Amino acid sequence: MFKIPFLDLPPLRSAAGTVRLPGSKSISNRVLLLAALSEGRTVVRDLLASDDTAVMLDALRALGCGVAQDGDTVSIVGLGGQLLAKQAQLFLGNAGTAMRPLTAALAVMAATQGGSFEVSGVPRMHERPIGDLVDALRGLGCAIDDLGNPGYPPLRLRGPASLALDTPVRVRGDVSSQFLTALLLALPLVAERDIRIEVIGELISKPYIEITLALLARFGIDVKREGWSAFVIPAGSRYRSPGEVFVEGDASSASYFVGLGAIAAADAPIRIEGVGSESLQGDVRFIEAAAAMGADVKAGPNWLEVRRGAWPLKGITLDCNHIPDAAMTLTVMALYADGPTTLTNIASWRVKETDRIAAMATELRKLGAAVEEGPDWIRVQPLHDWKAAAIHTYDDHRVAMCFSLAAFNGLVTEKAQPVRILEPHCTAKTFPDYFETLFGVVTARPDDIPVITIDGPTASGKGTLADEVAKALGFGVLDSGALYRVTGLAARRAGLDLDDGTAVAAIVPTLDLRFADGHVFLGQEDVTARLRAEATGLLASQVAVHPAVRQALHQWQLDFRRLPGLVADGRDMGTALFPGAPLKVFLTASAATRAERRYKQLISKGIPANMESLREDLEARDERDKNRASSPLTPAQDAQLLDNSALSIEASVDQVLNWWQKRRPF
Ligand SMILES: Nc1ncnc2c1ncn2[C@@H]1O[C@H](COP(=O)(O)OP(=O)(O)O)[C@@H](O)[C@H]1O
Ligand SMILES: Nc1ccn([C@H]2C[C@H](O)[C@@H](COP(=O)(O)OP(=O)(O)O)O2)c(=O)n1
Repeated sequence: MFKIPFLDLPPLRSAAGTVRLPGSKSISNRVLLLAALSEGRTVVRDLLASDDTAVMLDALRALGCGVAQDGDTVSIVGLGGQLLAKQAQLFLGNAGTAMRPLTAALAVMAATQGGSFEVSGVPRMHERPIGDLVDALRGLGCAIDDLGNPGYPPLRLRGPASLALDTPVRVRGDVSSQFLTALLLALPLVAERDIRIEVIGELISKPYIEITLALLARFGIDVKREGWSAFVIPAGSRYRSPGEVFVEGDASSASYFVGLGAIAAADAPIRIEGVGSESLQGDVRFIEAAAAMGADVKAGPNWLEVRRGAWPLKGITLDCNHIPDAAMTLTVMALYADGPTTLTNIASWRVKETDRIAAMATELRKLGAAVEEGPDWIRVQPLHDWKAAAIHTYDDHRVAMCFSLAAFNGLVTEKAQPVRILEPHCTAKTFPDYFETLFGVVTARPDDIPVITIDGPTASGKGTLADEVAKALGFGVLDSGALYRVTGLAARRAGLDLDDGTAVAAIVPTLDLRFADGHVFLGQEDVTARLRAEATGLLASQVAVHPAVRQALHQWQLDFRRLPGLVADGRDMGTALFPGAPLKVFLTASAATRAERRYKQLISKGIPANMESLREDLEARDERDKNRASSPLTPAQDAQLLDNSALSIEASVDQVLNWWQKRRPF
């Protein structure tokens, strides 16, 4: 996950390959609650690991359920409908799929068994309406206190209270279908007689109710349905664990990759595993909308394959009531269409993680798009004159994921623009590794992938600076010195003459080098400490003088230029490897300062060192690196010089990030 303030997407050009989707949020949280209400153990496999499931799991633990987690498998020992804890304060973040059903379940259990439970969330959760559900529960006899604004969380659910189950429970269905879902999940706990639920107003997001009904059936509850206006939970209903449940991939998350295929999979398809024609989730019908816009979609039982069909895409007008979440993706696809796209019947967007109609309209306009909006509709015109924009994401995972598709603007305009996604970690709600997954199946032109080069003499702080700058920007790192070091080490171990450039170069293709979690492996051996030893630095400097060795390492280094960007640390990154890099830094510090830094660094690692000989060594190394004929250590003409003798690490990092920001169009 990119836990950084912003992530810059360079212009992207094509897409192909396979993605495996994380588990469905809607199914995950429903299954967790059903398992918690059932008797016995339920093993839930392929569970989504996200903020919303984490708060649900915390809540279940607080209520006394046995929860054991092993990767994406969670085993829940349910309550069997009996409250173990009679009091709890549950923080439910911004998870509507936890807040609504837990409110209903705890309200009816507190009523019948006694207890007091408080449910709260983040500030935005306290702005998301729950009044219609509270009204329905109060109508039933539940005791519910508003702890904030009436009609919104936080709430206290109290008992005992007597429930009137002989009259129908009435609930509005036209604001959020989660209110009905919440009642359907809670009322089997008290179904001593048939309980009838009547829906007031037109029920929205019906497919989500289908998921609820299908999962209820898996847990032993057979709800009778009268169209979409009344539901009857039969007398004697009782939750029974099915033992094991597999969570489908998230169909709403699939929409970004379906959109991706429609826009950018011109040669080979994007294959999406985890959802397909047999999915429970209504959002899988997003593929029909994408097909209407021109996508070429094939569906198997649990997979989809999408490639570009019509291009440009076709503008459509669509009632999106059945795919409220996935439909957001259409608004960004609409930028690539041949005419306007109008989405209607999307009033529910206004009460989601943020006001999604306003959010999409505002951010699409930043890209230059013409957008109109109404209370329950949005119209987006195709875009030709794209602007580089920093997209605000409103702590809404879907806004962040949708706008990644804007990075393909280079397919429809000469002047391709990068897209900045602010607070990209908001995808943690449903798809923590969304951007990593995206980068795994898209390509950019190498020249479009930003590189910051940091060259300079030994112990000037290049590695430290490169790591910190890369961390701040979400970029990868090339520690080119490590490649020379490993070459020197392997050559010495092989007993080669280090002055024989051809022989040393020949060893390079045989090196099985791997970087993992700050460690470097040569074959199976962890050579991290060995590589950093001063002696190895000298070996590196010796083999680095040979043009044949430099040539042998050339392509290997270029291959580090990967999405979303690279910070390259070495001696000739700005002069020989990445001469077109948009930012080149030449980092220096006085020899005395560098010797002292290296001394402290070695001592802190428990490696004995002597300041005088360190200084002599580093000056000798500087001489050799500066004076060799092939790619000598020298600043690129357009490099920014940074002498950090008197600068802290933080100040050096800030300086480089400032230079970088000045070169960005945002
Ligand atoms: N600006 C700085 N001020 C003080 N110490 C620094 C600074 N930059 C780096 N260091 C320290 O100097 C040592 C050498 O830095 P390193 O990044 O390994 O240098 P290089 O990669 O250029 O050889 C490290 O212990 C590091 O923490
Ligand atoms: N791009 C590079 C990187 C390193 N080298 C050579 C020259 C250096 O003295 C050695 C070791 O480099 P490294 O960056 O690991 O060394 P320091 O951390 O700066 O001490 O490798 C090079 O010639 N070109």
